[in-house]
Parts: sequence; C-alpha cells; structure tokens
Amino acid sequence: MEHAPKAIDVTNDVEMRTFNFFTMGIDGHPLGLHLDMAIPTILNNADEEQQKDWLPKAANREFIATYAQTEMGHGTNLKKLETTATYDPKTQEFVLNSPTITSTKWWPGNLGKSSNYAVVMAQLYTQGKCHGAHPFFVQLRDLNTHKPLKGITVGDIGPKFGMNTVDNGFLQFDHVRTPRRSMFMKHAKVLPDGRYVPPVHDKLNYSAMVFIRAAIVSGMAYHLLVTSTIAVRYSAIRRQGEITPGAGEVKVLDYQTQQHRIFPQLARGLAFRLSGQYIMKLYTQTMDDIRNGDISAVPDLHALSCGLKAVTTHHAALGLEQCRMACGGHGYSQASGFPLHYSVAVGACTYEGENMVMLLQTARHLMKIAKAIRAGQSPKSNKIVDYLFHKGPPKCLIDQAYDTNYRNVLESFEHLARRQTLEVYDKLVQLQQQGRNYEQAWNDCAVELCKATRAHVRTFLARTFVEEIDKISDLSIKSVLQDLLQLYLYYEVTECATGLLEDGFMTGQQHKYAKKKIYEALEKIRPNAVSIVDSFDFQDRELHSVLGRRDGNVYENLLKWAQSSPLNKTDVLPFHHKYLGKMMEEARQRSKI
Ligand SMILES: CCCCCCCC/C=C\CCCCCCCCCCCCCCCC(=O)SCCNC(=O)CCNC(=O)[C@H](O)C(C)(C)COP(=O)(O)OP(=O)(O)OC[C@H]1O[C@@H](n2cnc3c(N)ncnc32)[C@H](O)[C@@H]1OP(=O)(O)O
Ligand SMILES: Cc1cc2nc3c(=O)[nH]c(=O)nc-3n(C[C@H](O)[C@H](O)[C@H](O)COP(=O)(O)OP(=O)(O)OC[C@H]3O[C@@H](n4cnc5c(N)ncnc54)[C@H](O)[C@@H]3O)c2cc1C
Repeated sequence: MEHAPKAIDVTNDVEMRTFNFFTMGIDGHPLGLHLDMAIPTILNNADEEQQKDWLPKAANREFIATYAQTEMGHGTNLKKLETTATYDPKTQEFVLNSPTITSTKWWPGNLGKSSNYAVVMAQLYTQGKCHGAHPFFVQLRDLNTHKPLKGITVGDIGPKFGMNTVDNGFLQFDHVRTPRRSMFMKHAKVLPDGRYVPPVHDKLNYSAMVFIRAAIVSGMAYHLLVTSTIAVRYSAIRRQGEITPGAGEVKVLDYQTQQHRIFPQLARGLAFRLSGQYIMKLYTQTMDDIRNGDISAVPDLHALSCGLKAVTTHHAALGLEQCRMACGGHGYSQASGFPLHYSVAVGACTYEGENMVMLLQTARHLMKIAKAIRAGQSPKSNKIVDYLFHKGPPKCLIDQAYDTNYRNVLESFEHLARRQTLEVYDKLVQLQQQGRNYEQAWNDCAVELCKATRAHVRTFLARTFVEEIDKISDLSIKSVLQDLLQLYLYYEVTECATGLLEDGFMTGQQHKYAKKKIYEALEKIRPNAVSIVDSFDFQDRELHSVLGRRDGNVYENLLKWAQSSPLNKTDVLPFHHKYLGKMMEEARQRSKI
C-alpha cells in the first residue's frame, strides 16, 4: 500500500527551508528574513520570558518578522544609525523615531509588504544617555487588516539587480510607542525605572548577522556547485570544433581551456562546502558557550565568519561568471539559469557586511595576533590562527616528491599569510611612529590588510579541505575527491603566486610545477566530471536551466523554451502594423515615388 504523502512540519526549520526552496525558488520568498534572521535573533537575544512568548508564534508563522537594521544613510557603520528608541519611564514604553530622511530603514528583506513585525535596530536612549544600537521587536502592521499601524510608514524599495521575489522595504517611525519589554533583553536591559544594564559583550546583539555570515559560506558552495553542474553537463553535450583534424567535432568539455575554466569552480564549491560545515559548527558551539556564560570564542568566530563570508562570496561571483562564459552564447540566455543564480549569489557580496569591510574586520583580528607575535608571546591553542606564531620552512617545498597530505602546499599558504600579516603590521607600526594616528595608518594599509585576510582565509579553506578528505574511508570516493583537492590546492598556489614569488620563497620552477599539477588534475577529473556533478543530485527544478538538464536533451528543450516565450504567442505582434509595419510600408511607398 502506498504511504500518504507526509505533511510538511512548519515548526521544523530544516524541513520548512527545504520546502520553501523547492516550491518558491532560490531568489527568496516572503518568509526568508523571518526564518534566517528574525528567528535567530529571538533565539539569541530574547530572554527566557520573551522567547516563551515570541518563539512558538514565530515558528508557527502567526506573524512574519524581518530584520530592520540598515538605513538609507548607513549600512556599514552601525554606530551612526539614526533611528532612536527613547525610554519613557512614566509609561514604561520606548518611543521609536526616524528623525531624518537618511534614518529611513532601507533594504530589509520582506519588510515592504509581507512582514507585520520587525527586529528594529535603534539607538537606545534612557535617562538622557545614548547606549548605542540595540534590537527591539516592533509590531508594524495590524494583525487583521495588515495596514501599517499609526505613525508607521512602510513600503517596497522597488526593483533591484536581482532577488525581485523579495519585497525589500523602507520604514519610518513617527514617535511610535512600544512597550519596554519589546526591547530584546537577554544581554542588555532597561529596568522599569530607566536604569540601563549593559551586556557582557556589546556585540552579542549582532549574533543574527554572524549566523547569516556563517550560513552564506554553505550558500556560496551551493551556488558554485549548481552552476558548475550546469556548465559541466552542457559542456558534455555541446560539440564544437575538432582537436584532431578530421576526427570529428569534440565535446567542448574536452578542451583544456574549458576544464580550466569550470573544474576549479567545482573544486572551490567543495572547499566552501566543507568550511561551511566547519563554521556552522563553530557558530553553534559558540552560541552554546555564550548561553553558559563563556564569551571567549566570540572574537574568533566573528573574525573567521567575516573573512570566509567575504572570500567565498567574491570567488562565487567570479566562478559563476566563468561558468556562464563557458557556455558560450546559450550561457547568456535566461534559459541557462545563470542570470538567476548570478544575481542571487552576488547580493551576498554586499549584504550582511560589504566584503571589503568584512575583510578589514578579520584583519583587525590578525593585527592583534601580529602584535602578540612581535611581543614574543606564545600561541593560545587556537587551531585557526596558531600557525601564524610558528616559523615555517624558509623555502617552498611544493615540488618535493614526498608531500604527505599536502603539508608542503599548506606550509606555502601559511608562509604567505604569516608574511603578509607581519609585514602589514610592521607598516602600521612604522606609520604611527612617523606621526600618523592609528586610523590614518590603518587606511594607508587597508589594501595590504585585505590581502592578509585573503591569505589567512585561503590557508583555512585549504587546511579544512585537506583534513576532511583525509577522513574519508571509501577509497573510490576519496580518490575522485583527491583529484579535486589536487586541482584546488595547486590552482590556489598559482592564484597567489605573486605573493609567493615576491620574497623568493617560491621559485619560478616551483610555479611551473604547480601549473603541471593543475593540468594533471584536469585530465584526471575529466572522465568523472559528469558523474561528480550528477552525484550532487540536484533536481532540474533547482537548476532552473535548460542547459543543465539531467537528461541532456538540451537542444529540443531550448527550442521549446524559446517557442513558449510570450513574444511567440502570435506569429505577428498585434501592434506590428501600427509601428514597424507602417514604417516599412511608408518607406516602400516613398521609394516608389
Ligand atoms: C556536495 C554538494 C551538496 C550541496 C548542497 C548544498 C546545500 C546547501 C544549501 C543551502 C544552504 C543555506 C545557505 C543559506 C545562505 C544564506 C542566505 C540567506 C539569505 C538572506 C537574505 C539577505 C539577508 C541580508 C541581511 C542583512 O544584510 S542585515 C544587515 C547586515 N549589516 C551588516 O552586516 C553591517 C556591517 N557592519 C557591521 O557589522 C559592523 O558595524 C562592523 C563593520 C563589523 C563594525 O562594528 P562597530 O562599528 O559596531 O564596531 P567597531 O568599533 O568597528 O568594532 C568594535 C569591536 O567589535 C568587534 N565586532 C564587530 N562586530 C562584531 C560581531 N558581530 N561579533 C563580535 N565582535 C564584533 C570588532 O571586530 C571590534 O573588535 P576589536 O576587538 O578589534 O575592537
Ligand atoms: C540584497 C540585499 C539584501 C539586504 N537585506 C537587508 C536586510 O534584510 N536587513 C538590513 O538591515 N539590511 C539589508 N541589506 C543592507 C546591507 O546589509 C547593506 O547594504 C550592507 O551592509 C552594506 O552597507 P552599505 O549599503 O551602507 O554600504 P556602504 O558602507 O555605503 O558601502 C559603499 C562602499 O564603501 C566602502 N566602505 C564603507 N565603509 C568602509 C570602511 N569602514 N572601510 C573601507 N571601506 C568602506 C564599502 O567597502 C563599499 O565599497 C541588504 C542589502 C542587499 C543588497
């Protein structure tokens, strides 16, 4: 007997996310911010009583909430947010206000039309003093009519580069009153008489952002793996040109240039997937620690999540574009799926912290480590950064025949990260000794600081990839993944070759060796490429791509896709004779005269 289909459990986060993803597509939906940011904020920032009240309703979708932080005038510099929440002890309420045009909340996803509640970041004023940006849980719309409440102006910000299924919105408050207990009170509090109780760490209010930064790493893996699936499958169908004259046209995937364009994206996708799992575990562990009163891992988590977020989104954006170009003319058609995937993925370079700003956050952390190193301190058993304290080999050893678990390649990445970190630290110190203040010196070093972060993140991604592949016991799977690992590592060596060659650490010969290892890996991956991408088991409805169809029937479906375009509903457009037809007719008449 067939089983009845199981209903979706709307209170199960994973089940609901997957369901939304398959039914509503990848470019967002009305519950996105509710699930990804509002619920994490309630979990991490609401006290026990608030959670008891808000969480079951949120999980049950009795309301939809968003995360309203960014304003028209400020997204990065949260210290300058202008929305105010002023405590009135007489009524035990906060008064929310948007004092200027630039204080208008701008961008929050699902704010425009869907949400009736929002986590609102506002400058907290009590007893005449400002205590900085704090989160408040604020009702925006009537629960029955869905009309904005008195004093609230809210709407959609209009079409964007992509993700147009999300109603990103604007929001203004005109002296809107909200109860004292609408302030999230797990960390900081305002007592009924207006006294402010500070949090144990003043960035704990930002934990929803840290969550998304960590989640983005897996998100970028997903986008890269999806788009390399499309590019690999299409390249195994598309025949164009000959390699051996007279032997017939080859699949374009047989061209080395094509492999060199696509396979590194596949390898990076896997690397991001493995580091994405790592950072999510670190996030969960750190949140548990915070619940138990231990905040020691907060700076490490913040630094790693910012760096990974910036590097993976940037590489995903570049990689997606490579996959598109690898599909030639058809890659430019919407039938390829690339415009959709690209426009969604590149949003992440900006949201949840603009990438340069995120790289510089990680660099702050690196500069503290550099200071400790220069002061002769010992490492603190921190797996992610301890290598910076150790002296590696003076010369690159990547071409040594015996390289267990790519130790020599990893040491090369470590060398570059260490050198870049210490060099920029020394420059920072030197500039200050020459009279620049810290902030000016920081700005003078900003490009080099970003390079230090990239080198550090490269080291982390590579080490995680090596360690995770090493754990695999199934030898046939391991051998295929090792080919991708080989490609990944040597591709990254060539990507940072300038840095490795600059101080004479790597020789020109070794650079050539890395290139040889890349070409060798491409050859090994080629016969397995289609099976590798098939093993991800993406469904056609996820790929949104005629080119990447699992059954490979690209051409007949491309024709069907084109024929179903609205322009092809009629052979002759209804207004043809009014404009183009008329123009041509008149021209013909004139030329007869
Ligand atoms: C094998 C194949 C199978 C494949 C299958 C794959 C399946 C996977 C599928 C799917 C996976 C799911 C993926 C999901 C992907 C997620 C997508 C979700 C979509 C969401 C939609 C979009 C949401 C976007 C939402 C937003 O954008 S919200 C707004 C975000 N805004 C920002 O990020 C603002 C950026 N600015 C800041 O964060 C800060 O202002 C600042 C720049 C960091 C500076 O902070 P501030 O000015 O306050 O302080 P400073 O004085 O500069 O620093 C003081 C110290 O504090 C430290 N600091 C700062 N922030 C933090 C923090 N968060 N935590 C800890 N510490 C922090 C700072 O470093 C300073 O430290 P110091 O010691 O150096 O002083
Ligand atoms: C698709 C999308 C969805 C979003 N969803 C939400 C949401 O749900 N909720 C929400 O609150 N917000 C949301 N945002 C807003 C987003 O978080 C901000 O746009 C983002 O944090 C960048 O801030 P900004 O726009 O102020 O950029 P800016 O800071 O103005 O950046 C402009 C340029 O200035 C540079 N810059 C700025 N500060 C520095 C610095 N200190 N050092 C060096 N360079 C600097 C940047 O690197 C960048 O090149 C969303 C944005 C997008 C695009």
